[in-house]
Amino acid sequence: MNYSRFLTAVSAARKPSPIRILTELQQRSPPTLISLAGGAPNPDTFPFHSASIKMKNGETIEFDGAMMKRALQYSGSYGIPELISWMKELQKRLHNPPTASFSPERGQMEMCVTTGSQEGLCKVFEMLVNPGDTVLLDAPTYSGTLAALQPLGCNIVNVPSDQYGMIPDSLRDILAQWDSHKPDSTTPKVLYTIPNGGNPTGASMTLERKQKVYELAKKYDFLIIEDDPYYFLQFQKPWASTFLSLDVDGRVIRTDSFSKILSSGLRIGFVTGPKPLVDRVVLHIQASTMHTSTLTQVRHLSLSLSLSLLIRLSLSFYRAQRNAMLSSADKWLKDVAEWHAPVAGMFLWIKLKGIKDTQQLIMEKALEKEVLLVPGGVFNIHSSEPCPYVRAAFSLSTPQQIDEVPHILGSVGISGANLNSSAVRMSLWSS
Ligand SMILES: Cc1ncc(COP(=O)(O)O)c(CNc2cc3ccccc3n(O)c2=O)c1O
Repeated sequence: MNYSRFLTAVSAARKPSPIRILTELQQRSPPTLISLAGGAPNPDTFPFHSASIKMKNGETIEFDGAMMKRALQYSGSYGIPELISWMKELQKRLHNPPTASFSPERGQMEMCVTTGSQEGLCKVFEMLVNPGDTVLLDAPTYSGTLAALQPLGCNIVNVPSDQYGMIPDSLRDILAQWDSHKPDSTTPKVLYTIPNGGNPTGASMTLERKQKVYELAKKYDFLIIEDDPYYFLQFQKPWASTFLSLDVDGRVIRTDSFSKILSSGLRIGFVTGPKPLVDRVVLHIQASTMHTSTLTQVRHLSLSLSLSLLIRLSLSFYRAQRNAMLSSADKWLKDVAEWHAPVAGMFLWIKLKGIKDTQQLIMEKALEKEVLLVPGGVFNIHSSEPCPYVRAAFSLSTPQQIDEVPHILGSVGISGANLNSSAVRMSLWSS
């Protein structure tokens, strides 16, 4: 792979920060090293001595004095070494990426910790996307992705999709326009997709479709950004093979998140990809945030042993929430709306029949009834275009509250019948 052709001028111009090199050097050196190099504060002056976090399973995570000093100090821009090596082992166990055995220059699997996968996405886009570049994605898509992409002035080309994700034949037909000439500045360099429990559609991509998309990526030489924060929220086994597990070329960049299973407020995400590209993301981190909170990373490391238990608990919760959402939609909306049952994630994508655009219905009529959802237009490339869909997130409200929403949605959408919903006070504007 020729990675340099994918980089923006800004990313190509980034150089390692000398100070950050020293931090990494110091981290790798024996404790006997005497350093007068880093302009880091002396942790003995920090007012925090120790901390303990009581877990719901009765265990307590203790941060003693030495751990506290480390957790409150600057750390390396890739992430703390123990967390990175633990996460690399997890990626190898879950995805068995071919790139794990590559040489660095060939695109060896590398990782870095980011402040949520949102930061990872934003920095990956800023590494790859120049004004005027063509970016392929299946809309409707996550509004946070559009917020990161659209200011870059790229040409976003929508690839049709359905409940099984991006449609490879449609992608093939779109790419055919570049068959007749050599790659030029308009040839797509990047394809972005959310392969599991898509936001907002709840769609999950089949392995067969991923294989076809990957073959097209080889033919037209573009990168695949696999944004997969709902990977751990797949309700049925076996979990789908990922683009990372198919990546024989080193052309997949994967963003992972612990927001949906451990904590969204602690802001931990991961970028996994070919070393020449992840190194560029890290150079950006060096110049922007230096690194994700050390305390957060140390805390996540202490949870790593119980990850499979945490995943099981999250899965059973969200599966029950999904079932409550579906049974309520079946009860109240089956004559006035359409939807597909998600097999992962936390979203139900509802198409209201006979409604051209849901914006006013959601932001006025439903809100008057103290119900909040997201009008589907915000997930489209051109958000001002009418959209008959609405996104319901079944993550935060109780099954009883969830049951009220389709009832109200069905009424305000169709008859506008007055419904006394003073008892209904919920917000489904949730991730
Ligand atoms: C496909 C896809 N990719 C990346 C991210 C970012 O996750 P991170 O790891 O936590 O940074 C997300 C998070 N999605 C949302 C977040 C959110 C936060 C506050 C309020 C509402 C929110 N709604 O509605 C969301 O959909 C996502 O769905």
